[in-house]
Amino acid sequence: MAQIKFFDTTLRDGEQSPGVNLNQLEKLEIAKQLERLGMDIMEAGFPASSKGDFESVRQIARTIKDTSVTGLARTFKSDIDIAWDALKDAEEPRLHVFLATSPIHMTRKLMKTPEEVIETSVEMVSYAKKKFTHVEWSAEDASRSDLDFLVTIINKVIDAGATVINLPDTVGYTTPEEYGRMFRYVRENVPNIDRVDLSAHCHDDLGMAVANSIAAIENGVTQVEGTINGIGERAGNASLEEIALALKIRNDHYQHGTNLDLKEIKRTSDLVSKLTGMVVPANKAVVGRNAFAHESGIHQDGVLKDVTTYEIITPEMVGVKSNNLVLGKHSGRHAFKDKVEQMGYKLSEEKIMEAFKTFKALTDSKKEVTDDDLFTILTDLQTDSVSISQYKLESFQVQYGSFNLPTATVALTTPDGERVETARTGKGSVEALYNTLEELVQEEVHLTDYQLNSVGKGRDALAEVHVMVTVQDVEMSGRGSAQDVLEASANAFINALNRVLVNQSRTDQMKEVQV
Ligand SMILES: CC(=O)SCCNC(=O)CCNC(=O)[C@H](O)C(C)(C)COP(=O)(O)OP(=O)(O)OC[C@H]1O[C@@H](n2cnc3c(N)ncnc32)[C@H](O)[C@@H]1OP(=O)(O)O
Ligand SMILES: CC(C)C(=O)C(=O)O
Ligand SMILES: [Mg+2]
Repeated sequence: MAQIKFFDTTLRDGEQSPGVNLNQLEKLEIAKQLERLGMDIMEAGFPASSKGDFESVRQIARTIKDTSVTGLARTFKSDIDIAWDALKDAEEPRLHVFLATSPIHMTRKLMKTPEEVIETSVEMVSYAKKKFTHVEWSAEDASRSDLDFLVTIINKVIDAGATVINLPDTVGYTTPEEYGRMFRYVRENVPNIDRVDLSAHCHDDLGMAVANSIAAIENGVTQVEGTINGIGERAGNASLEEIALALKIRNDHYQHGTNLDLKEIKRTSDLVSKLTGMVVPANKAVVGRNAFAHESGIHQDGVLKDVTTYEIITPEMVGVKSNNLVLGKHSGRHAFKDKVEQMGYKLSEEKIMEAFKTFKALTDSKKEVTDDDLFTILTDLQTDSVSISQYKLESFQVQYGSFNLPTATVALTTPDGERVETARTGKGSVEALYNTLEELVQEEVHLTDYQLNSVGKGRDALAEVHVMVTVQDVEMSGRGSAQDVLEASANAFINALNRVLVNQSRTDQMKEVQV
């Protein structure tokens, strides 16, 4: 059975989702999980686009060993040089360079003739090939490009040294039949096509990204690109977990395998959702909360008699586990450590003790601590460990009821170590809390988005809040969890603000290095 290579671009195209802004630690955390999932290639960012992206790609390239790490570049020598600096320490340095080939993009955006697009692509691929072992060239908007023009340019970039040819459906316009036909045409008309990997990259504007990717596989591609949970620019990219499961469950039909460890899918999806703040819809295939739930009597009856009557994917296959080791008030360090390890976390003793303390505090107010709760505790612990002075919430109190004006009193420690306290009112309890926090902090902060979700089920589920704030024109996301909605709201606000401080400190450090 031929294996299809999976190319994940959650950290590049996925991060292009409006409102998503991952910091370096969060990107590294996702990268490590993608490696655990068995991804063949991961696109860690676009190094020339910002210092932050450059640093993240460099750190991921230096850390990740079992997944090939790549970065995006425009057809500029300067982009390729910057990408090389970020990627040269990777196990097998790999570049992804792109240029649009459709008439509309060439004439209206690039202002280049088709001949110039060929010349630039060839020149930049051969320039990149002098440095990188693998060079992927993408024909942006390939699905709206002239087929014979594609054949001409692909022949030339292969001769120039490209090792992967990617033909994206950049605007999610194509149909499965058309997209498959494009790959068939290219395979039939480019003599050296078997020397390279042929790759599909689909967007979901018409809801056909996964179907188009599968059509591409049926027509000979050896690599598919996409993101976890299908996040990405506009309506998003193809969901890699859906493609992987389609190949697995219908291998009688498609006869292609993957190198993914499917049991890591749910965990990867949860991590991406948590760190990006992009909540997975309950009915999303493979990873949605309801993907394995049976609600109606006839279905429940069928499942009780024989689970395969209504279940084509078992929850265990994608790592949705039944919680057999219940952690609660009376659990000790050994059971806790065992559980953390079972969940795949490799933490130092010190970190385990830190997590254990948070866990114990939670058991005072919660009968049973679920895997979801633990996941939240452990992820917060791993992504919050930044050693600069930050804001710290000391205490808060909110008074509200049917007849009085909601009033919040908050005490904070500022990054300078000073304790500050004040009270403010608002139309509701959350607004009162945020008005008070905005008043207390030194920066001018504006809340632009607020989302509340519950982690787990039942009355004692954890509340998880995602916010977007702007601080002096910088947009930043933040998240916070707690058993209480107001505490989670305050934590999310402080988290966003601290993330701005961390970013500023990093930029300042870089400026010092440059001077
Ligand atoms: C389909 C995709 O997903 S492509 C990837 C898209 N991702 C991103 O854009 C995220 C990161 N981008 C950025 O941070 C910024 O856009 C930057 C730093 C890359 C560039 O910023 P700016 O220099 O200010 O240019 P801006 O983004 O406004 O315009 C893009 C320019 O690149 C050109 N361009 C677009 N694609 C390419 C390409 N593949 N190779 C070379 N030039 C290109 C455009 O024609 C335009 O050129 P012009 O300035 O001569 O008109
Ligand atoms: C950069 C390219 C591959 C892209 O993301 C697209 O065309 O959608
Ligand atoms: Mg894309």
